Amino acid sequence: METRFVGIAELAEVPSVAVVVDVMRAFTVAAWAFARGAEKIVLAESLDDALALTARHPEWVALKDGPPAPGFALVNSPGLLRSADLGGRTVVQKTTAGTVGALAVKDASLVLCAGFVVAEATARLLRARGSGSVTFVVTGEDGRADEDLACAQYIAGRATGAGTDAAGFLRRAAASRAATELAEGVRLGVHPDDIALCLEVDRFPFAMVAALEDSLMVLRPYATP
Ligand SMILES: O=C(O)[C@H](CS(=O)(=O)O)OP(=O)(O)O
Ligand SMILES: [Mg+2]
Repeated sequence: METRFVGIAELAEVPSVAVVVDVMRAFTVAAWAFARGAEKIVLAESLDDALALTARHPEWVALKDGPPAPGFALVNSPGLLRSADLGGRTVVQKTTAGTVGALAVKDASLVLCAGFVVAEATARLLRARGSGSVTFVVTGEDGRADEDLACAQYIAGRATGAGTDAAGFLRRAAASRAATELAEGVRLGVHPDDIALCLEVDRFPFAMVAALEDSLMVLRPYATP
């Protein structure tokens, strides 16, 4: 398996297989939303689009990063989301990095969204598919966010069958700028457990696949065999 690691702005062409990584916090949050019963997550292009979607579908629930805001019942925090009852709900998610990265590769033939919490399930799906070439989209900090790069490299190692140990990758993520900013209160809409929840390797058994459905980019859990 050939792997490359790129930032969103470096995506010159449509990849065949893309793994979009956002550890802190979009795709940790997405995984928790599915664990709390969400049926699907619509990845919104903008905050206005998210509000327009929930206006058109009042039963859907909107989620954004940063502080709580009118029209957005949920924030981008696994610690806050883990007690939400989302049974059968459709979540509309808009964040600074993760959702932007997934939308940037919406024409790829396979788009997986990932963090440490779904690492092995993601790697298993890549192994099962036998993908020749995989592009890892490192969503944070113009491709330099070390929590995302470390997670991408960890998943790549597991996907290629190298018996990768998680400890060093988790140490890098724990020392990343994002983790520091979450801990110091620079980022808003934060629960004290967010960093620990973002660093739980294989917390969930499913991968997360995003695909276009009626022109919307929709993320769903995918049970890997
Ligand atoms: O919510 C997050 O952690 C970030 C936004 S910010 O850096 O906290 O403002 O968004 P994400 O797209 O999940 O990286
Ligand atoms: Mg992030």
